[in-house]
Amino acid sequence: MTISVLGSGAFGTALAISLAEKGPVSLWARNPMKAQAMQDSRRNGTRLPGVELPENLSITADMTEACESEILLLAVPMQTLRSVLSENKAKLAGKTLVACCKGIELDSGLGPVAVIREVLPDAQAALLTGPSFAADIARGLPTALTLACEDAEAGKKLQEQLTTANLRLYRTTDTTGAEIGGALKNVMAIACGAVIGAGLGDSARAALMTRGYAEMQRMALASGAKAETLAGLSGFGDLALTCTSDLSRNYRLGLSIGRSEEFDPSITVEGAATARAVAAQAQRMGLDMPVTLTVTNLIDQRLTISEAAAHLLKRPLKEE
Ligand SMILES: NC(=O)C1=CN([C@@H]2O[C@H](COP(=O)(O)OP(=O)(O)OC[C@H]3O[C@@H](n4cnc5c(N)ncnc54)[C@H](OP(=O)(O)O)[C@@H]3O)[C@@H](O)[C@H]2O)C=CC1
Ligand SMILES: O=C(CO)COP(=O)(O)O
Repeated sequence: MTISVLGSGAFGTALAISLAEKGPVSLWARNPMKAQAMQDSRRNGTRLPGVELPENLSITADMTEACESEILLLAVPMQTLRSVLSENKAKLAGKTLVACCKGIELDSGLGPVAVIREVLPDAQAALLTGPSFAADIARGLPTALTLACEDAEAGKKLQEQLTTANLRLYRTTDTTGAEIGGALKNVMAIACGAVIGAGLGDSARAALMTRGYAEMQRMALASGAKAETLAGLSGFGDLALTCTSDLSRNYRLGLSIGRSEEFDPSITVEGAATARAVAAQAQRMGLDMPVTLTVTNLIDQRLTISEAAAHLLKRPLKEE
């Protein structure tokens, strides 16, 4: 069994480092100059500074070489997943493809597993998701994630192949639930960051996390997913991490909105496009998702933070 990681950002590099303890791993970077710089310095100075790359980890900018592996981890931003798959369709056919991205595609409303299935129906599609900062994984700190694969036997095998000493995987066949949890927790993290950034307090954050979780459950159940999946690492677990840590880029975008500060647009923030995709999807499905809708209004500057808070507080009273 050989493994390649496509995408040499923070997460792809961290996963490659962790997996390299079990055997050789290939890390693909789209930019040959960046690949060479990583090869020369044995570091990923731009995306994951301060961590040395182990000997077992080889770096390549050659997609054909990377696709020689049987298992390919796709660690690229959600909105670029389809193009990476489409551009390399022939090389990826029949492989085991494990999406490591969190989000919903803007144009289609699909999650990562569904996008893989649409572009490469003959591939074995899976999703690795859950509470984990790349820096923690790269430093070998204990981490637990969800491995979602509809094919139970393939999922069991993958769970063993991708578990490392400090990276413990739990498995599920509920790919839809895992996709929705991982995508929506980023939206809720933006909301929570905005609340804290604006000085609205920890109680307001707890309210948003809870009502945000209710939205995650609502979307998941309406999409045929299981409530238990949302209560697991990919849902509740990642919501807890991302809504409370300023290591999260989504949370930091929220903080900057709350403080009326600029935010570097080159930083990967999956929750922004995902909020728009989910708000549109919710409207099509007739689902009430006020926190998600409010996040789209904040990031698209249709509401100020105080207008957003007032709007949420004034909604008709209802049963919990
Ligand atoms: N960072 C983290 O702690 C975690 C991240 N994730 C998820 O992992 C995914 C990737 O995030 P992360 O690694 O942090 O992001 P980064 O911003 O660190 O890196 C993104 C990587 O994707 C590459 N990339 C961007 N666009 C394309 C494209 N069109 N084709 C090929 N490669 C492309 C970039 O290449 P280049 O360097 O050349 O720009 C870069 O290597 C996200 O969905 C995120 O939610 C999940 C858990 C933890
Ligand atoms: O997904 C993550 C933690 O589980 C990383 O969060 P950010 O993408 O917000 O940095």
